[in-house]
This record gives sequence, C-alpha cells and structure tokens, in this order.
Amino acid sequence: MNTKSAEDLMECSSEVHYSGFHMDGIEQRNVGTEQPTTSAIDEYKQPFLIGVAGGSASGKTAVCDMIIQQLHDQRVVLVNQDSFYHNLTEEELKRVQDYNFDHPEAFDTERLVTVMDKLKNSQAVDIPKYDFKGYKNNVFPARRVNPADVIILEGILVFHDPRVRALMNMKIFVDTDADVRLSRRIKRDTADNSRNIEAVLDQYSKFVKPAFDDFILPSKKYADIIIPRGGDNHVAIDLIVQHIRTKLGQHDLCKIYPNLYVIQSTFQIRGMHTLIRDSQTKKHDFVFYADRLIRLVVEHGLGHLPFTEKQVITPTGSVYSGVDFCKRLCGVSIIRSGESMENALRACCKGIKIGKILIHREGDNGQQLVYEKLPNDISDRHVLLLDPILGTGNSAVEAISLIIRKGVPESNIIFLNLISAPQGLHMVCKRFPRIKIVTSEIDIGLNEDFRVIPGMGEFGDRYFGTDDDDELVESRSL
Ligand SMILES: Nc1ncnc2c1ncn2[C@@H]1O[C@H](COP(=O)(O)OP(=O)(O)O)[C@@H](O)[C@H]1O
Ligand SMILES: Nc1ccn([C@@H]2O[C@H](COP(=O)(O)O)[C@@H](O)[C@H]2O)c(=O)n1
Ligand SMILES: [Mg+2]
Repeated sequence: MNTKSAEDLMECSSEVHYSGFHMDGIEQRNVGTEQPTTSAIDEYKQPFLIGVAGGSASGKTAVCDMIIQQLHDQRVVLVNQDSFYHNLTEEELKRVQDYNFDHPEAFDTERLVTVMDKLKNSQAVDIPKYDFKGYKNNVFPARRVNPADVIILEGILVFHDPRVRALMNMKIFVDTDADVRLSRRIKRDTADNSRNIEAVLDQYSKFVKPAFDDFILPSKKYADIIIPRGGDNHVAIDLIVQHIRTKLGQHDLCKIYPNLYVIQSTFQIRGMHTLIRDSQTKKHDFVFYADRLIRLVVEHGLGHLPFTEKQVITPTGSVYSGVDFCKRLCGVSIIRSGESMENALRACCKGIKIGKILIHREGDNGQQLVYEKLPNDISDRHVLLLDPILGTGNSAVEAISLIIRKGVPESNIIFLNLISAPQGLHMVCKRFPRIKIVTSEIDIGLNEDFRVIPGMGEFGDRYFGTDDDDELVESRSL
C-alpha cells in the first residue's frame, strides 16, 4: 500500500496543502494582518485539537496515521510529545539506562503548553525534532508547524497536565493489551533503535511498566473515546473521522442559525479562495476561479429547492426512482457584483428568468434602492438571490425586503454568496429567520470602512476588470 507515515505527514504538514491543486509560480506572501474593529474575531473558528494518549507501543502513531489519511482533504498537523523531552545532561547521558523517560518530569510541559496554546490560537510554532537514538531534542533546525484545521497531539502522557487537557476538543485513549505492547516495544527498540533485548526489558520493568500503572492508566479516565486494539479498530477510527468532519464543517454560526449553510471546505475550495483573495491575482485567473466557486455555491443552493418524486424507465427496462427539479424559480442579482453569478445560474437552470436590483450604498447604512426589474410572476417562484459578498447585510436586507414586498414568501428565498461577514449574517438571519443562506466561507469581520476582512476587495471591480491597470495595458498591447 502506498501510504505516507505519520512522520512524513509531520514533515510536510508544516506547509499549506493543496490536493490536486497546482500553485506553480505562486509564492506565499507574508501579508500584514488587519485587525477587525468588531468582536467578530471571537467567533472565528479555532483549530480542532485531538489528544491521543496510551501506553508505549499501544498504536498511538498508527491510529494518528489512519485519522490523518482519512482526513485527507483537511489541513492536519501532528505534534508528538517526544519533541518536548528535556535534553539530558552529560551525567544523565553517561547513565542513560537509569533515566526515566516515562515520568511526567522527563518532559518540558511548560513549553508544550505554550506551543499548543499558540497552535490552538492559529499561530505558527517551531518544534524541536527528537532523536531517539541520540537522546536529544535538536532545536536547530526546528520543525516549523503552521496552524491547521486539525491538530493532533500524540504521546504517552498528553492527558497528564490539566492545562494541556483543557485545550483538547477530543481525547482518545488507545487501549492495547500489555503483552502486545511489550512484544511490539521489544521488536521496535531492537530493530529501529538498535538496542539490545536485555536493556529493553530492563527499561520496561524499571520505568515503562510502573509509569504506565502510575500515570498513563490513571489518565484514561479523561478520555472521551477509548479505542481497544488501536489501529486494528477500523470502526472506531471511521466514527472518530466522521465526528471530526461534522465538527469542522459546522461553523458556530450554523448552530445559531439553522438556515445558514456553509459548503463543506476542501483543499480545492480553499485553493480557489486563496487565488481570488490574493491581491496579486490577475483578472483572468480571478474570473476563472471565482466562476468555479460560484458554480459550486449555485449547485449547493439548488439542492435546497423542493422536489417531487419521479420514476423513469432506464434503457435496461428497469425503474429508477428519482426526483424532478423544482421548475418555478428565478434569479435576482444585486447589481453589479451579483451579475457575476448569473452565468453559473443560467448554466445550471436552462432558460431561467433573472431579475435585477440596484442599491446605492453609502458607508454603513446609507442604502437606497435605485432600480429594480423583477419577473412579473415572481411571487409564484422560488427566488435565488445573488450577491458574492455579504458585508454589513444592509444591501441584502434592502433586496430581500423588496422581494418579500413583491409577494414572495420568506421561506422561498435562497441567498447565495461566496464570502460572508458574521455581522451581515447576524443582520439577515435575525431579520429573516426563514430565508436560507448558502455561502462558501465565513470571514473574520468588517474593517472601519465596512469592508469584509480578510475578504477579497471590491468583487465587482476585480471580476469586471475595472480596477486592473495591468490588464488594461496587456489588452492595449495585444
Ligand atoms: N495494529 C497493529 N498491528 C501490528 N503492529 C502494529 C499495530 N499498530 C502498531 N503496530 C506496530 O507496533 C509498533 C508500535 O506502534 P506505534 O503506533 O508506534 O505505537 P505508539 O505510537 O503508541 O508507541 C510499531 O512498530 C508499529 O508498526
Ligand atoms: N530516548 C528515548 C525517549 C523515549 N523512550 C521511550 O519512548 C516511549 C514513548 O514513545 P512511544 O512512541 O512508545 O509512545 C516511552 O515509553 C519511553 O520509555 C525511549 O525509550 N528512549
Ligand atoms: Mg508513537
């Protein structure tokens, strides 16, 4: 089987991952971070931290490997408690056979707490690489670990310190029979670590077993999930992965507003967002990737329309029980950026009628309806309202109010957008609790100019090319 080991994953997890998405020629830039002016940052999602504890050679690394493999489209980093072993003094090194590597004091827990706290708060950290044979932590070159969606902390004593436990969203204890652990440990330490069997057995009876009884086993009570048989327990690992996926896909605002849907994030989607948000992306690429994202949001939105059951006969003469699309629908785009979503809607819904609304925006709440052209029979239709960015929510509220005044029931409106600010979501969802909102990412907040941050600038200008001087030069010289 062509699988990556957890160690390989640890190495490459310090980079941003893209699955099947090529970023050739595009370098990562360090951009200064703007701070939001509101408390919306509190709602920003923190990484999901999983603690994996258990006796030595119980299969912790094997379990982590399997979780990481199954979460292939999420950014995952693996941190090993071994990286926090204290370095041995000359004296201790000379008498290494008397050193207790299984006691909580063998670890620099203060450093572990600091590092995990930083990662949990989405800050990059440097972690030493541990050398089992040399008994030392190599601080240089340290392993750079960037923040991720999921952080896994693995080690015999990761449940020992209450501060570390408090950071964990899920605690897993790998529970493997003592004989199996001992035989695996003998195999591993004699083969991989070139130790002799007497030394391995001596260390086991002097330190490993007593520490298991005194510290590791008592920490089992903190576990949310106990996995018997470690990596052999595929059912337990499947359930854990499913739970993590649910938690990751569920933005906190989705818990408050049941009609808010954030499409499941994948590396493809994050890659497209990275491109359209990058201020250096040229119009051509911006349009290409924005169109791809818009298509995904439109398809997802269409999935929320009502359907009727329909049976058809296939060429094999068999009956296929399916569904028939909802036919009474129309689009309404908020000029000008909403017009960028019209093509995707037309591509998905043949011959769909699309109305338009123009709202003049001045600052935070100077919204004024300037123009509207909507289908005459709009009240009989489900309405897909199109605007790629939801910022303050004022334009959306204005547009939705108009559509409702035209006789469309609130529950027949689906608002489709690419990027939403929490402020806009609160405003729209509170005012119209029955409309559905489908978005692809929820951002941190708004800046003092009421622009979404991190956001992606003026969508309409970037999509229609009215801000791209380079592009104008390029088209003139062609
Ligand atoms: N389910 C399993 N079946 C057979 N060998 C296993 C299994 N899980 C782990 N091992 C082996 O046992 C040893 C210890 O496993 P590992 O996952 O490194 O444990 P831990 O990280 O808890 O110390 C490794 O050599 C590994 O290949
Ligand atoms: N230089 C070292 C450091 C640690 N150990 C042993 O490793 C065990 C923890 O790692 P697992 O992957 O087995 O969980 C622990 O029991 C230490 O005794 C060592 O032998 N040498
Ligand atoms: Mg291990």
